Amino acid sequence: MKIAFLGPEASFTQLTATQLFPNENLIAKANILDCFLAVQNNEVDKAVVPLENSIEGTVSMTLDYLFQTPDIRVEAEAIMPIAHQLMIHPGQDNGEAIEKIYSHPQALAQTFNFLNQHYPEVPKQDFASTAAAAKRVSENPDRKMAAVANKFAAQLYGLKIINENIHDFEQNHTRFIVISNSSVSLNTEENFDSNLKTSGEKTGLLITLPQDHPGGLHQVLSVFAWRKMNLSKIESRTLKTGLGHYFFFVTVVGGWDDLLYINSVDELQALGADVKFLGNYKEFLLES
Ligand SMILES: O=C(O)C(=O)Cc1ccccc1
Repeated sequence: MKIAFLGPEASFTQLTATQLFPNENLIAKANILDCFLAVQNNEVDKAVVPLENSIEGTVSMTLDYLFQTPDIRVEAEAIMPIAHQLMIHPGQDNGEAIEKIYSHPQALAQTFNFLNQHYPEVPKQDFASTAAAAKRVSENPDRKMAAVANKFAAQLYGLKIINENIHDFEQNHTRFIVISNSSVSLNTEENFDSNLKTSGEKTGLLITLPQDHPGGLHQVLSVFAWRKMNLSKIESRTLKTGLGHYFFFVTVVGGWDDLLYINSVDELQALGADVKFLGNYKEFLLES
């Protein structure tokens, strides 16, 4: 099986993909959109992308492409502890002369207080991923650059860690999702490794409200409330059709075999809402 991931090698996304798919062919992609396109074009069977971080919140690109990509399905979520390290080329002798710090915007946000306190004058620059930033530093031995990435990236790209565990809050976890093309039937034979720890099941939905009216969101939420469906996430994102136009990403805790749960989609549609069912899937708990 071919599995795309936000690369290059030694990204946090690759660490996640390796634990979920230890025996599959992992294919690095330059960004999150390319992971979605590879799934959409059937170039790969699945892809692993980050969805949300406990410090910085949702990865908005991932929510947007879930909404915009037809026939996209979520097959699993995986939660991974995240530890950030600041690294430089070993040819540079210390961190005092650093002129620029590179990383994925999520990683720069998760280490913002640390970097602001210790490197206040150093410009920070967004990069496609943490590992791409580390790779860039390794390819420029003469430049006074640093990257925020994980310790495996430091090892792989031969960099020296100058500040360890610089994430601003000790509890730092990222939730990743496994996506696939829903027009290709789901192969239940190739289920996830039974040795992986799981914390249960959930269901992902994308909901667009009917025409704006007072109590519209309340009406939609009441569909879940009277069925006693427990929501674990609700996030609004812009529809990009004008200011104030949103869709909602909602996750419901538990299985999806109860008739009451299944009927909730019909009721939402009867209320005029647009509903995209992303899947009912397991949430895995990984180790760093
Ligand atoms: O996978 C990576 O390395 C990324 O750049 C995305 C990311 C950034 C920060 C935490 C988890 C994933």
